[in-house]
Amino acid sequence: MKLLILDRDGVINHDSDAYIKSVQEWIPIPGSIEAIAQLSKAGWTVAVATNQSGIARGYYDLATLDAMHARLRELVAEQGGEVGLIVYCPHGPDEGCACRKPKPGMLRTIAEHYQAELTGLWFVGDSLGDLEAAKAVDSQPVLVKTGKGEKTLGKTLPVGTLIFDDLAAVAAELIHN
Ligand SMILES: O=P(O)(O)OC[C@@H](O)[C@H]1O[C@@H](OP(=O)(O)O)[C@@H](O)[C@@H](O)[C@@H]1O
Ligand SMILES: [Mg+2]
Ligand SMILES: [Zn+2]
Repeated sequence: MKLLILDRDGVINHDSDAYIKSVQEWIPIPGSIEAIAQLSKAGWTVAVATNQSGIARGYYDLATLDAMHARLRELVAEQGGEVGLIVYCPHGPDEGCACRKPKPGMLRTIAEHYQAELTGLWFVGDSLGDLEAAKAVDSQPVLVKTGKGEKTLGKTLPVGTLIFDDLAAVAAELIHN
């Protein structure tokens, strides 16, 4: 199946060092909603794997997080597309969970949900942890320059990382090639 996994903050919506704490702060990156809708209409299943330590830190609650994701689904549906499984890690960095990126737990959860292979599966992120999570399960790390992507570019990237300006460019590559 044509399955694509996306990181959320910095890929779909703008990120903030102060975390994205409300639906009002959740603002799509230009072109990202359209990109997801176009991918969906072209037969791709678009899933999301996102660290949300702001839950553990008490910055926002699960109802608020769900409201952000309802907004994402609503915007993509308005463009005729749909969003697949959204998986999040609500834990803090010190909790030792199996799901927080750079651990690949969320990628495994999504692949199992769709009975899809992880090998070569594109995972699009803006942080080094996203790319490392992909590499850990032999998926394809894809870096976008939005969000923290420009800063991540200055770090040592996993071998074979693909680099695109933004999610719209990733969608154009997948749909037209
Ligand atoms: O990019 P994704 O995984 O969708 O979400 C990232 C967010 O959960 C937050 O992750 C935090 O990292 P720490 O969790 O504090 O290390 C910081 O980088 C915040 O700026 C960022 O908003
Ligand atoms: Mg991110
Ligand atoms: Zn977790």
